[in-house]
Amino acid sequence: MSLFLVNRYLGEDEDNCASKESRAQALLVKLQQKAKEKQQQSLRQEETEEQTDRKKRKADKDSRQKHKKRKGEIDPNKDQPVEEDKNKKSGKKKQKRKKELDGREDMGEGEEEEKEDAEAGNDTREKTSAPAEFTVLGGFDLKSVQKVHRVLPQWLAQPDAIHSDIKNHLVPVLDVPGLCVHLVKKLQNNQIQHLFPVQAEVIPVILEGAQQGLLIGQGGYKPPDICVSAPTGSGKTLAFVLPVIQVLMERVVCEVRALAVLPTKELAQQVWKVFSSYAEGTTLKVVMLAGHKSFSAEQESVSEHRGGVRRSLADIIVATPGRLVDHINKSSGLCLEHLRFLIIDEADRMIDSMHQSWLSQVVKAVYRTGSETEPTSVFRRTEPKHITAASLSPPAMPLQKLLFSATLTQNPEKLQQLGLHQPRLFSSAHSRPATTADTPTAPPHKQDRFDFPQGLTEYYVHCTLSKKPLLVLHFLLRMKLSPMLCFTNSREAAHRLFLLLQLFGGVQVAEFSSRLSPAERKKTLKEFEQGKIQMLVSTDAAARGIDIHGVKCVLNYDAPQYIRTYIHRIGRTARAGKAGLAFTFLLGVQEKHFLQMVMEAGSPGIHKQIIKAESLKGMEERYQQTLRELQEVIREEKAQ
Ligand SMILES: Nc1ncnc2c1ncn2[C@@H]1O[C@H](COP(=O)(O)OP(=O)(O)OP(=O)(O)O)[C@@H](O)[C@H]1O
Repeated sequence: MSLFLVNRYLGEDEDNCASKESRAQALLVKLQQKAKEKQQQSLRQEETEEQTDRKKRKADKDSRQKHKKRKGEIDPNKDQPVEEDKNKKSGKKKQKRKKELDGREDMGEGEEEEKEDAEAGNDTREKTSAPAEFTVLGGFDLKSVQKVHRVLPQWLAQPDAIHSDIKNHLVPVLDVPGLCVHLVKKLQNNQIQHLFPVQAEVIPVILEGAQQGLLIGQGGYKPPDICVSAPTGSGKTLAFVLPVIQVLMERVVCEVRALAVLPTKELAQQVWKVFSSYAEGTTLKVVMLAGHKSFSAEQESVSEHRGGVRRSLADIIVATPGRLVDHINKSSGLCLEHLRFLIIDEADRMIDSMHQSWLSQVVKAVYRTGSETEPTSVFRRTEPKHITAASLSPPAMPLQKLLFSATLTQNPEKLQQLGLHQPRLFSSAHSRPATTADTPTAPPHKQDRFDFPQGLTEYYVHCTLSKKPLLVLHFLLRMKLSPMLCFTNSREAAHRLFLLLQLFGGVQVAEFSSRLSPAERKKTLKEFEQGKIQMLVSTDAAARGIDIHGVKCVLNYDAPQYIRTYIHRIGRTARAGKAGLAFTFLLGVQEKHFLQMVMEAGSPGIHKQIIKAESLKGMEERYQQTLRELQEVIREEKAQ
């Protein structure tokens, strides 16, 4: 029935539908021939059966007549009409069946008519469908399916636009509606006189959602969940730190009311520092659960038990997902039943790594009924279902999710895992095609598009594998592109490059990967930021979110495979509206795909940087010597 005709989004592959069509056609013809043969066979069978019946009846009749003649009682017509009718009927039935099949035979002509009927819901064929044994199951009548493009939900397709041009859209701190004096002072003490576009847009909305206090949102409704997609280095951290601190700073009883979840220890540490800095001067307590301290030390920092009563020692928790789940499951002292803000930074990465199902564990802990030791709190909440009059009373403190990322996915299937409530998207204008159910669909992008930092200039260098280390030395020693953050695609490649550059001499380099302990990584980042290290050779552990002041240049020593990795790597420079350079070494085979990927993602343009062979000449000999020494060092390391 056309009522349930669903055009499905069949993805981008258009090229093989022609073969699909021919295959379906061939199958259709084959099935029709089979049905026809079957029908003719059953017709022949029926005819033979009728002939035998007729002969049988005739013989019976003759014998009866002979018998009755002997008795004189026969009416030769009485039985005849019935039998004739019967014959006639079966003949008619036969004709009808043949006609239907024939009708089916020239279904190609009548198909459109049939299809229109079916679509108009006047399909009579089903009522007079051919005998079951002749119905071709599946009815391979080819329908031309209308090509549909993915249409985004309204909130995704038409976001609140954020200017990506930071410099020309600064907003004086004093002009931001609702920002309290304490925070204005803190910003000014940190030499921040203006807010960036993402901060000026998002902060007032979050403050608005808590204007009626913590218990209910505006107008008694739950505040909308907020999703923010803005370039790297555009100030997303303060966009959630400031409003959360302002909303919570008037609290009376200390309870965990804000939880920020980040993918790595370094990022958690970085955000914890910002929260702690702006919470100074308030009674708010910020606690980090990211494995920087022992598990028991973290438990003691979250709550204490006095006289059998649990008392929270944290208002704001900054955590990594794994450590958070451990505390939810093993620390009775961690109570999330008062949680008001759930902040998910680097949200696309956090969605991808939902394998720990950390979010469902958080939601379960938030809506947990009063635990044994805890009398059921007046604020006890049940997980929100559909909005009804009943569900709005009694007013329950809303849990508002705040998502932030420079590469937030547009994929509704992925976002729906987060269970967002009437979400509102803030996005740099450039990155969203306006496609909704009622606007013409923009040509589907093969991938999401993003905003690149305004001050960033991108280059690529065509090179060979053996020349890469020499090019790095040229960048450092001749082009003076330091401090430089150099990314490799593996821990081993980072270590080898670090050793080679160290052996070559004349350059201060350090490596940053999981080969180092968290303490060593922390020390290395600090020295790099202090300018004691010219180049940090890193894996993608330092790609996301890490905010290192003054990185002049990012080098993709190994070209990243995925666009999100590229964007987060090059986003370590050109932050806060400053200028920055990004170089990517490309082998011949990588060039076409990589450049296409970057352009499709919305890059303003990537330029070819030519390095003349003679610029590397002077280092050739020393370089060959270094390679020999490197082999020795690696052999010794392996032996250890
Ligand atoms: N209003 C402002 N004025 C000046 N500097 C600011 C302002 N807001 C943030 N910054 C600085 O800009 C830098 C980048 O901020 P932040 O780390 O929040 O960016 P981000 O958008 O989170 O980046 P990423 O996407 O890489 O995580 C930080 O050093 C921060 O101190």
